[in-house]
Amino acid sequence: MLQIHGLSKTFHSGWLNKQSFQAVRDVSFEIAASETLGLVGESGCGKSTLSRLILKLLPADPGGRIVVDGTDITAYSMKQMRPLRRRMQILFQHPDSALNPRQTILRSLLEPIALHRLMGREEAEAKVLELLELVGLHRDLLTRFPHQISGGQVQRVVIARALTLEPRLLILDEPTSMLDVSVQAQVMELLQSVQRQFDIAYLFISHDLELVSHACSRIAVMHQGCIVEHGSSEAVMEQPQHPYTQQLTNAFRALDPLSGR
Ligand SMILES: Nc1ncnc2c1ncn2[C@@H]1O[C@H](COP(=O)(O)OP(=O)(O)OP(=O)(O)O)[C@@H](O)[C@H]1O
Repeated sequence: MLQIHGLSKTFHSGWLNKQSFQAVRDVSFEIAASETLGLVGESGCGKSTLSRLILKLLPADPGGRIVVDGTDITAYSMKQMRPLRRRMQILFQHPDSALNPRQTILRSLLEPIALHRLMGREEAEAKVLELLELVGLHRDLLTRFPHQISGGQVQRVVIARALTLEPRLLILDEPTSMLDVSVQAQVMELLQSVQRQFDIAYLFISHDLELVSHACSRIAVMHQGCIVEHGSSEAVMEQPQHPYTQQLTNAFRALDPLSGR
């Protein structure tokens, strides 16, 4: 579904004393439909910059390529990207800021459908009700505002909102890190069932190697802007090759000596 080849991003700063910093270096990977690729790395390693490059919210350095469903979109203009925006979306770690606090849940759910002029009001309301049920929420929530529902419920609304646009790729940027552990598990389960039902590719971004190893079939480890290791979750967890990955798995084993890995 998504292939990226040799993506890099250099930030330039300073006026007289010009400086440059390469936040993403020559990153390549692919994600098939219905597949979850985990992207693991510490804060500042370039994960968010990479997701902004993939969504073309930030221009990449010349030379890299982004291919979506077989079409090279690297040189796409903002206008050409417009129809693709609904197909490639990002879910953030702060569910509170994902919804407009002054809008009811119903309005938040109808808004993307109206913006993309996908269907009329009646059909849109029926779709919203269908998706609300799918994410396990009661229709009573529709008249409430984001601060009147729990963090887990907000994240479910955010997932339903993304689904209104029938995405092909969802970038999940630490989607559960602000939630309690039990709610985290429920949201992860929901994401997995939604993926199976709609064949969505996920790029699951997290600093939590354990969570990623459970949720993803493959893991890419990012360090200082580079993918230093990439393989099946089992291979990365059991036989980490790069010293940085070994450091991560050792830390994980120290926290959970009974993990058996
Ligand atoms: N617009 C910018 N100008 C200059 N440097 C930037 C810019 N955006 C990000 N950076 C730098 O690029 C590096 C990677 O940042 P990025 O936000 O992608 O990391 P991250 O892995 O997503 O971190 P976190 O998990 O904390 O969000 C950091 O050193 C950051 O300071």
